[in-house]
Amino acid sequence: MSSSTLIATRKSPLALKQTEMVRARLAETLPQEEFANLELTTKVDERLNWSLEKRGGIGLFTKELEDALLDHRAELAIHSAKDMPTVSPEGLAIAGYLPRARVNDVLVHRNDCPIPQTIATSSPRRRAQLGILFPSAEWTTIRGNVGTRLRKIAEGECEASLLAAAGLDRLEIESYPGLNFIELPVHQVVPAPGQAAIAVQCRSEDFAKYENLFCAQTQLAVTFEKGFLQRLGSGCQIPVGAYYKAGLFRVFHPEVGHQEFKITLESMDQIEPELDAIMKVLKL
Ligand SMILES: NCc1[nH]cc(CCC(=O)O)c1CC(=O)O
Repeated sequence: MSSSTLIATRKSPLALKQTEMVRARLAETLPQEEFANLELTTKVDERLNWSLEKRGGIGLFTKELEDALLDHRAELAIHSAKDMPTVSPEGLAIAGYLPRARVNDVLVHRNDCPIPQTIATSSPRRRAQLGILFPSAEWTTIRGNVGTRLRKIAEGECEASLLAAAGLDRLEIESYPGLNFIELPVHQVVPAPGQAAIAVQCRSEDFAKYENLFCAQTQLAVTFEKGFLQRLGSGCQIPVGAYYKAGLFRVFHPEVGHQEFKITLESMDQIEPELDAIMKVLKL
């Protein structure tokens, strides 16, 4: 009988790369343990014609992996923190996060369209914020993994789209024939809560085994950003950006626009009171 600890992951190149990164961390911190992948296909991977917006988006990428944990088919599951619902399902917990990578979004446009007129994104957050920079742009949608999206833009399905820098970095994509990449500063396009963080999920009863293996700074920041989103009633269709780093919390919300708060987070106990104070100021 195999004694490997199984790690549930999606099969996209980005998901597999992220899982490899977690496994490298686990190999350092739990060297005596053997790990293997349980590679799963989720409904969103199968049905590229599904509109993420109409289906409620968040949760679609994570459900099949969470079911594998709950059914004891896997011990850990790896997700992009950005794709996770704000509240963990009953019985599951987040063991931790890898240190965060580049958090920005990147505008990817065709070289022959420096001021794109049609921009494709399924993300209301990206549309709302980039719409301020490109007020006359028309918006369409795009689906597929990172490589597919780049190909669709290059082939002319749209003139531009947005991608997370973290995804491009992890896939080591620095350029693409016919396309130009522009990193958008976080004060212009505030990243999604949890963007660029890789989350390691486990069953609640195993939490103590894994809890100290990962990045405490990233856990603090992502918990804060997700907590903010949750207070807005989450439904991921509100175009919300939230990003905490080193004493500064940036938010974007359509009713209050871009706002920033000087906050220094040092412990998890600070999260709820700081969020209380922010919600009061923003009157949301
Ligand atoms: N929903 C897709 C998704 N989820 C996480 C990432 C990028 C990696 C990350 O933010 O950690 C992406 C692709 C993208 O937005 O370009």
